[in-house]
Amino acid sequence: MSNTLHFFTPSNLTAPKQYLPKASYNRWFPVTSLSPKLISIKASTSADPNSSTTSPQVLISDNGTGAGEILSFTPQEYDTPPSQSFLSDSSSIDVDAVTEVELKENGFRSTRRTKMVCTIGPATCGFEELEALAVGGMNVARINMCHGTREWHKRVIERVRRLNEEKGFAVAIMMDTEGSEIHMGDLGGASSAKAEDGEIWTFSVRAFDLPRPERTINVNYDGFAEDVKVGDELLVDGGMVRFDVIEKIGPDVKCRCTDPGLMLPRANLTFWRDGSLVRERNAMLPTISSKVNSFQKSILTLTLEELQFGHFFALGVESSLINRACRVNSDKSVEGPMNDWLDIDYGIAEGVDFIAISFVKSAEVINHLKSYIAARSRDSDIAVIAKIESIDSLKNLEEIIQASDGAMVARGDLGAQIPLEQVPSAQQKIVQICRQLNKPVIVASQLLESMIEYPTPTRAEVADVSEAVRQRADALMLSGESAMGQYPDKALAVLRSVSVRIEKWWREEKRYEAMELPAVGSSFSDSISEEICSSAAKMANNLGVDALFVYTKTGHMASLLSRCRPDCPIFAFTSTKSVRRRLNLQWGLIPFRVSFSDDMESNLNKTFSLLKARGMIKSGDLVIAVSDMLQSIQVMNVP
Ligand SMILES: Nc1ncnc2c1ncn2[C@@H]1O[C@H](COP(=O)(O)OP(=O)(O)O)[C@@H](O)[C@H]1O
Ligand SMILES: C=C(OP(=O)(O)O)C(=O)O
Ligand SMILES: [K+]
Ligand SMILES: [Mg+2]
Repeated sequence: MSNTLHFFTPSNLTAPKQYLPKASYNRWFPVTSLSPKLISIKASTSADPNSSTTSPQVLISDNGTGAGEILSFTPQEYDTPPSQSFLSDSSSIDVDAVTEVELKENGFRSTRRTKMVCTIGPATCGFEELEALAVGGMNVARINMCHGTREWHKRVIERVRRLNEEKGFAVAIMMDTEGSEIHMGDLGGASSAKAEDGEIWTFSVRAFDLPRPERTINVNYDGFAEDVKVGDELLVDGGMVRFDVIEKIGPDVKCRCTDPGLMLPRANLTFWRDGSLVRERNAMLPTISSKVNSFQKSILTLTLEELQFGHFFALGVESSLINRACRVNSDKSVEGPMNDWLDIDYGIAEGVDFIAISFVKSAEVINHLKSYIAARSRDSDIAVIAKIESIDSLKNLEEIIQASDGAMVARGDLGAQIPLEQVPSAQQKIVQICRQLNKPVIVASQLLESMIEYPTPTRAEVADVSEAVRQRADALMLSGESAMGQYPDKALAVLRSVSVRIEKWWREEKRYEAMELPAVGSSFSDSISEEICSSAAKMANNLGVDALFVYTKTGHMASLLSRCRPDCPIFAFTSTKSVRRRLNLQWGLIPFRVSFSDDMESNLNKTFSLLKARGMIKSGDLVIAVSDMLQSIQVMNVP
């Protein structure tokens, strides 16, 4: 039996207020009368006990919460031949075997809502390691262009793609730009350098021959020796090691170590004068007007904002010329902002799902990047994530987030730019604004930092993860823990179990404070979609339904539902692989790829049958369905 709430609206309606549609509460089709013959399920999708395909196996622990948790799950155990399970034809559904097992074994309610982003580095770049992360619940693989070569990153991208193709995962790829911060060189291949109290070190913009001279650090920014002053304090990695600037000799800056410690390759550098941060180098560089005449020579020192497509377009300089000018230089001599543009071109060419922009200062740079991407890749939909990690980004927070497709609370650099005790409130504010503006938000950096070295987290780290989950951020991110730590899988397992536990606890306690969700769309049709989603989410909570179903072509309706943070999971059905991957970053969404039509009756029929055949739903489950084709809310039991 199904009940439907329909909102009949002309599709191109532009909204005089008195034209509000009358909601009519109709009885819709009785689902039980639908003929199962309508759907042809692929033979391979049926649960055939005699099939040679191994059925997925997991070790389940009842961790005292009633919600079983997947403890271990090896690739061999869930393996299914690609030719059988993940064909993208009209009669199949794309879902990875891990999600499938989770739904089957643990039920809808205990699925994890908070998504997980893993930075891929030397510890996790192999196919098997990537697969282990995907099995462990990685939703997005992040590659940081600050490290490694483009060839190295390309191999990672190819492996993630293969994983998706062969195993049915929808792991999205996020490319993170290097950004314009000042950082040290790569230490000539050494894994770290130790500075002792009172030692004199040289920070220099000169290039050195290998081996690196003793107590010498290369700096990536040519203007460094000019900008820094004797008496400034130099912080490595936001204060992990501190120096006082004692002397400047041409390109060399002599510094005395005041807080000893380990310096890691390409660690970030900030300098402070009279207790305040000296602004990052963007602020110190000449503007484009003074640079454009000596274009070829000067382009390497322009900032990301100065290099915006719009500026060059207006100046009649094509981006291909920018590229040519840069490629004259070998890859690694091109630093900072220019590298960002080459990386952005690379990301577009590789078809990554997200580009995260480091050290965003204004909405303008995001807008330009978005038009650049749109002009360069007409049919791709790369989402742009603004990393909030500078004082300027905090000043222009709302407009930056509004212009972006999502944001990252990049606490590493943020904590080097504002007092540490201000980072938690900044995080809370960023998460809240993102939710209000309907943009996914990632909380990043040092979540489980100690797990780089140890197999178990500190209590304080668990509390930090819990807080981000409680704030209902869309996603949590691992950095060094997964890139170069000793326990990437264990770190991911901690994120997973803490997320599931905290989500469940807060749901049961019904302690989530109501958040006012302002209208985000501009058209009347948008407003209807928003109202439908918030009503559907509310109904789902009040009726205690098992799942929300959303049929969405662009992913927009799914994101509107996710924004409401309902108690039940959201099954998001979409017809393209790229939208499915993109939705994988958003809170509470379980994205499936399935082809569907404008006819909701047949869509529901088809998905019920496909999901039932795979054991992911069963007769009697209570579902609320919405779609962006037909503005309606349907409540029904699975036949
Ligand atoms: N592609 C890579 N190649 C080598 N090392 C990497 C790579 N990506 C990340 N790492 C290592 O993991 C650490 C943490 O990654 P991340 O947080 O992304 O970078 P950062 O420390 O520069 O902010 C880096 O400092 C670096 O040591
Ligand atoms: C995520 C961050 O950026 P990156 O790792 O690129 O420095 C950060 O600063 O917290
Ligand atoms: K970066
Ligand atoms: Mg950063």
